[in-house]
Amino acid sequence: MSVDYLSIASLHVEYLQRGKTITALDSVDLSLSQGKTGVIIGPSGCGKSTLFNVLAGLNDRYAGQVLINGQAPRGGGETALILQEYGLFPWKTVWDNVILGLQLRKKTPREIQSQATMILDKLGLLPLAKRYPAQLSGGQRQRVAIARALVLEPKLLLMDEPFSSLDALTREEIQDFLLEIWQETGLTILLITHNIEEAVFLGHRIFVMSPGPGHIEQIVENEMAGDYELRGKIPFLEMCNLLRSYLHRRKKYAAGV
Ligand SMILES: Nc1ncnc2c1ncn2[C@@H]1O[C@H](COP(=O)(O)OP(=O)(O)OP(=O)(O)O)[C@@H](O)[C@H]1O
Repeated sequence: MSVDYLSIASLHVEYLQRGKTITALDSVDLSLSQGKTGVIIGPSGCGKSTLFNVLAGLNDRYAGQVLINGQAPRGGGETALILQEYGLFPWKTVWDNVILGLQLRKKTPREIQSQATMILDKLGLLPLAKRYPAQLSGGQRQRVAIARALVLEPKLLLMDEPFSSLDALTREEIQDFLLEIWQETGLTILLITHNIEEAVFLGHRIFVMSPGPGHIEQIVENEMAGDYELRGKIPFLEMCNLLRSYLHRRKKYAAGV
């Protein structure tokens, strides 16, 4: 029996803005087994980033239950967050960006040297270690962001639209790359995307979110996730169309059609 690594029940998050309460998330239930990939897809403003902030331990002002491996989110530790713009420090080299988290965890110089070398090597980044982020392509920058997260050996990887600024070809390469990492490490991954094909390629479980207030409208179980052979084939396209219909239906409701 698989145990839920990530378990969210009746999550409710509000913001207070100039004396007005904005409900960003309401009645959100979500679960993901250890070693599985989940994808969240939904329109702007449906609360995806709010949900990630809670999971990353950056916002503890919520109601409901949120458990990661049986514990409330604390930030750091077993959870790593990769943001849309990668969050790399432009004034630091690839190497210095990658070792930052290890330094913060007070690892010894020897541990830092060996762990960072291993991860950069694995991700094919060693030859780029002395470069600055501005001297890298978008795909390389994304790989550095992944290296920086993986060097801390997380159990849960949260990725907020990680590939949105990449061109289509690089995007597919990095999707493949992420899958390889997932297959190797058995990480639990939760990823936000606006891209339907990406959701079907990467998500064992796809959560379709809706705004007003943000909630999960539909959960799609997807056995095709991670199958390179199926990409672009008829069952894959059918799954994309199913997802598209859910997202479209939501738009129609919102417009009162
Ligand atoms: N700090 C804040 N103060 C007030 N309202 C906020 C705050 N952050 C988010 N909101 C509101 O909460 C709702 C959800 O926002 P959130 O950023 O989580 O959505 P999102 O789905 O990530 O959007 P996008 O896809 O555009 O990034 C929106 O209505 C937004 O305006």
